[in-house]
Amino acid sequence: MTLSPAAELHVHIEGTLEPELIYELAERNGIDLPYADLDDLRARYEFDDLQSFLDLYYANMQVLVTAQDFTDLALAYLHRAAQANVVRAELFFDPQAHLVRGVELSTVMEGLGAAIKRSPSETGVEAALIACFLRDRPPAEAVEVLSELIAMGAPIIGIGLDSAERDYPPRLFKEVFDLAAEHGLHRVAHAGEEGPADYIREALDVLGVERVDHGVRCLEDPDLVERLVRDQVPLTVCPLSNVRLKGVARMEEHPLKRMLELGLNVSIHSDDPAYFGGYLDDNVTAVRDALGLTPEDLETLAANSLASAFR
Ligand SMILES: Nc1ncnc2[nH]cnc12
Ligand SMILES: [Zn+2]
Repeated sequence: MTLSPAAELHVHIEGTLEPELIYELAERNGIDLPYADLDDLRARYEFDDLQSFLDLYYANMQVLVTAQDFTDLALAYLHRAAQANVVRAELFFDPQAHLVRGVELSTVMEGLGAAIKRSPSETGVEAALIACFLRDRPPAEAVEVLSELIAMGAPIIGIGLDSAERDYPPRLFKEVFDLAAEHGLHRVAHAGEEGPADYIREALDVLGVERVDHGVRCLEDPDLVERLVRDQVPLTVCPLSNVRLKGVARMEEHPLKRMLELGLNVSIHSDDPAYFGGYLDDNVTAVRDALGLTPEDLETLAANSLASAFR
C-alpha cells in the first residue's frame, strides 16, 4: 500500500534504537550488554505499562556515547521514515537521559544536529528537533537544561514533556514552558496517555501547549472533548504504543475511529517504533485493518499530521 505523505510528529529518537543497532553501538563503544544475545534482548520487548517500557528504554541508551552514535541513530530512523512516505519528522529527544549518564549536551546536539542537516539530501525527509523534559526529574533541572540549550544556540524548534506521567502533573513544569515561550519555541506535552484527562486541560491552560501527545484519555471527559474539537487541538495518537503499553487491550478496541468521528484533530504516529512493533506505516495498517478505516479516513489522518506540523 502506498501511504499518503505524512508528518511524523510523535517519535522519540531514542525509541528508534533497534536491537541490531544496540549491539552494533555496544561493540563500537566497548560496552558489555546485560543480555545473553540479540534474541534475549528482543524477548524483553514485552511491557506491562509505561514504566516497564521506560526501564528498558533508558537502560538501552547506554550505547549512545559519541556524536556519531546520535547521528547514525537519527539517520537510520529517517531513512526508515522515508519508506513510510514521511516528508517531515519532528524528532523528540531526551537531553536529561543522556546528561545523567555523563554524555555532554554538546555531544548530543552535535550528533542530532548533523543528522537533521543531512536528512533532506540523504533521506528526502525534512527533520527538526524537539527537546523533551523528563517529568520524573526535578522541574528546576529542566529549566537549567533548556537555559543551556538556548545559550548554545541548539537547533531545536520546541520543547516537550515526557517519561512517567502518573503523579507528575503538567503544572510542575510551568517555569520551563514559560521560558520556552519567551524564546519563541513551540510547546507540546505528553498528556492523557496514562495520566487523567485533567492533565490534558492543565497542559493547555498552564503550559500553553500547541499539540497534545497521546491525549486518548480525553474521551473520559465530554467537556474537554468539546473544547478539543472546538479548538481543533492536534492530538498525536500512537496506536501500537497504546496497545503494547496496555492502555488499550486490543487494537480492535482502539478509540482512534471514535475520535475521528467526534471531529477531534487526530493524527497517527509511532512513539517508540523499535519497541512497539512498528513505524508510521505499520501503525497505519494496524489501525486500518483493526478498525476498518476507509481511504478517506486515512487521507484525513495524514492531512491532519501535515497541518499540525511546525513549519
Ligand atoms: N510513550 C511514552 N510516554 C512517555 N514518555 C516516553 N518516552 C519515550 N516514550 C514515551
Ligand atoms: Zn511519546
